[in-house]
This record gives sequence, structure tokens and C-alpha cells, in this order.
Amino acid sequence: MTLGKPSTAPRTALLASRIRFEEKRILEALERRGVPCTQIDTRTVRHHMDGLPPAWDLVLNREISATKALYAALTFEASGVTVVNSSAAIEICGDKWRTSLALHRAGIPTPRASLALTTEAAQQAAEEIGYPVVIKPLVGSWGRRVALLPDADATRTVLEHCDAIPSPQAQIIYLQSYVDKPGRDIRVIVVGGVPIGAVYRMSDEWRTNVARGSRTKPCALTDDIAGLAVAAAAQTGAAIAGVDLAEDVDGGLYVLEVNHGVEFKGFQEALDGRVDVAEEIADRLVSEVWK
Ligand SMILES: Nc1ncnc2c1ncn2[C@@H]1O[C@H](COP(=O)(O)OP(=O)(O)OP(=O)(O)O)[C@@H](O)[C@H]1O
Repeated sequence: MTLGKPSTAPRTALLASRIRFEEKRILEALERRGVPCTQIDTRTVRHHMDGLPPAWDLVLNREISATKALYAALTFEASGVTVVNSSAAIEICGDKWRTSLALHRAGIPTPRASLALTTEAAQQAAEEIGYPVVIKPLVGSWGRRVALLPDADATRTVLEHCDAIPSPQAQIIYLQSYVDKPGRDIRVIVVGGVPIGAVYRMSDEWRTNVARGSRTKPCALTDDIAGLAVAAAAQTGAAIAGVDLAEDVDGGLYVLEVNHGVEFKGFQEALDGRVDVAEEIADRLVSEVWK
């Protein structure tokens, strides 16, 4: 890609309510490219439907709350602003059932998933899937409230807890068949349709989220891994995607999910010197701004 001076000053902004490692690195990478980038604090965003359009052409959406990220994207897009990731991508990636449906529809291997609209139906669905079965909140991250249910008794108890949560969404139960993976999963980051690298996330517990303390180490970006990650990112519409894959004992590869607000501290540490995620993201944004 060729970088040049824009004819008019690009109006680029980064939306976040908290500047973490990732946002700091992206802002620094944009600064190195001479791209002026305003920080928008999500907590200050308000927009009147008959008000002036926002002062940005492109917004990098780094809001940590999926709900706020979605509504911010909808708001900016309504005024013609390009938002990365878009509201359409957040709507799919931010909801595990919609992600499963999108992947399944595209023929991308993903663990069999089921949705039940009551906890009673969920108990039935778990029996039909067979134990162990994985239960996840429809919306969530860092592996919170993701549980591996070994049998009908444990399932009944967890479903009682779901019933006690005073939120209609908590009683919509998402279940997934368990992938018997070798103590690790694979995170691939895809930027603008290009898989930029892969790491293993290893843990002694079955949930291998970095936020839960898993260790990361480089993983070879094989054609299979790269191809699945790119297809999954494309299917969900995520321009910047963290695609999680699990290997089964029989050697099969499955896409577990696609993250729209990818954190990459652990990924970066494992691949330091080989890949720079913030630089890749900045390159993509620059190509949007200068296109
Ligand atoms: N079907 C499955 N089979 C085997 N392991 C799974 C399965 N689903 C999830 N896991 C494990 O549990 C972890 C958490 O699950 P998942 O990633 O779906 O939760 P999350 O809350 O969306 O996390 P995040 O969005 O931060 O990646 C995964 O990283 C993986 O190690």
C-alpha cells in the first residue's frame, strides 16, 4: 500500500471509554503514519437525530461494552460515518447464536449449537446434544459464565441459576457441543481479510481465555487455520476480527467464535518481533482514510 498526504485532512477518531494497551498501541501507530486521530470518550457520546452529523469520516470502534459499541456504531453510521467494526458485524459477533447461525449457514465448521427459549427446553436440548455440553451466555466475553456441564444433574442446577437471573435474555439458553481439545485453543487475528498471525492459548482449565490467565505461544498459520479464520471473519462482516478455533482429538478444526473488539496483548507478546497488530490495524485504517 502506498501512503500519501490526504488532499483534505482525514477525520479519524478512536472510540473508547478506556484506553488500554491495545488502544495506546493503535494511537501510537496512527501517529507514526501522520494520521490525526481524535479520541472520543464513549461516555460523552450523544446524538440528536436532527442534529449535525458527527465530525468524523471514520471511527475505529474500540468500545469495550458490546452494547455501547453497537449503539455507537449505529449512531455514527446513520450519519454516513464508516465504523470499524460496523454495527452489522457487532450484531453478529456480539451474539453467540447469531454467530453460530452465520458460520453454519456458510458451511464453516463450528461446534453444533442449540438455542432453547426456556430452561425446561434447554434441559431437553442438553440431553439431545449429549454430555458434556457447554452452556454460554448469549452475550459475554472473557469466558465468564461459560460452563462445562458433565451431566443432567449439573445442567439442572445451572439452569436453575439462569432462571433466577432477573433478565429475559438470561433465560434464552445457548448450548454448544464440547470440542475435546488438547488443553489449548487457537486465536487468529484477521485484519481487512488478511490473517496476520496465530497463537495457541494454553491453560490447565478447559477455558483458555487470556483474561483467565492462559499462556500464549506462537502457532503456525497453516492454510487450514488461515482459511477458516478468513472465512469466519468475512461471514460475520468483521473487518478486524479475533477468530477462535479449537482442534478436536480427531484433528478436526472448529471455529468457536469471532470477536469484534479484539484484545491482543497476549497475542502481541507471543508474536513480538514477527507481527505488530497495531501497525496492521493502522495500515488498514490509513488505507480507508486515503482511499
Ligand atoms: N464448544 C467448546 N468446546 C471446547 N471448549 C470450548 C468450547 N467453547 C468454549 N470453549 C473454551 O472456553 C473458552 C471461553 O469460551 P468463549 O470464548 O466462547 O467465551 P467468551 O466469553 O465469548 O470469551 P471471549 O469472547 O473473551 O473469547 C474458550 O476460549 C475455549 O477455551
